[in-house]
Amino acid sequence: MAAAQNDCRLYLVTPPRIDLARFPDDLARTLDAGDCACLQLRLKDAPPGELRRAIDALRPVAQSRGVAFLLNDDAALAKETGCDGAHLGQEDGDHAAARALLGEMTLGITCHDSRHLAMRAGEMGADYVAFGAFFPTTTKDAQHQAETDLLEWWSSIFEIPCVAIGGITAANCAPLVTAGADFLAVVGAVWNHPDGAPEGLRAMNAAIAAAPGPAR
Ligand SMILES: Cc1ncc(COP(=O)(O)OP(=O)(O)O)c(N)n1
Ligand SMILES: Cc1ncsc1CCOP(=O)(O)O
Ligand SMILES: [Mg+2]
Repeated sequence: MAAAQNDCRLYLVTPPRIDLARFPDDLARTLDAGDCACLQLRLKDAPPGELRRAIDALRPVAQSRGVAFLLNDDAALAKETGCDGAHLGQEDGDHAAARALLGEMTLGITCHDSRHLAMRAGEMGADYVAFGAFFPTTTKDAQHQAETDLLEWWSSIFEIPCVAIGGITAANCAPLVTAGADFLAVVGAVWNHPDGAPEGLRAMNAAIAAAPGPAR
């Protein structure tokens, strides 16, 4: 049986630290290079004022291009500042309260390598569940390692989209697409690409498009 065309899309996460004097232009050039479903602003060490300035500068860059703008870690700030949603980890507060607060806005939940956490997130009303890390990464000290069978299991049973994250590159992403990932979330593959971020985004787009889809 021929492999199905895949519907997987790129989910871009910002670098952990950015220079606001130049990053909005870098981001615009990068998003203009190809397809990207959403951008997550993930500035783990930024003081509150700097985070708000970053949201104000970057949100219009993404949203004006039809790219959903999600904020990491803070649902209340996401709502207050006009983001499209928030991504919360298992330590990032009360998910049910965030769901209620966000209303129609997007809520994504980290589920590591856990079927249990994913089903709980789904029941709670998450718009997507995120699994990882699939490969070694230097972007985060990841404590959990996920395997492709988790994506196969989730996508064969549930309608809620799943995101794969952690060390994903153009060279290693095909099995994740074939296993059923709806989105591939990357930092380094784009922002640390040797030929620049726009080329990194193009390379991820090409690799996703070339990957066989799930055999369903
Ligand atoms: C799409 C996506 N998946 C997982 C994470 C990790 O979230 P979390 O476990 O809360 O860790 P931090 O990102 O907050 O360090 C994510 N941010 N995005
Ligand atoms: C935020 C996060 N959560 C699990 S791994 C990871 C980092 C992903 O970055 P990279 O794509 O550079 O490995
Ligand atoms: Mg978090």
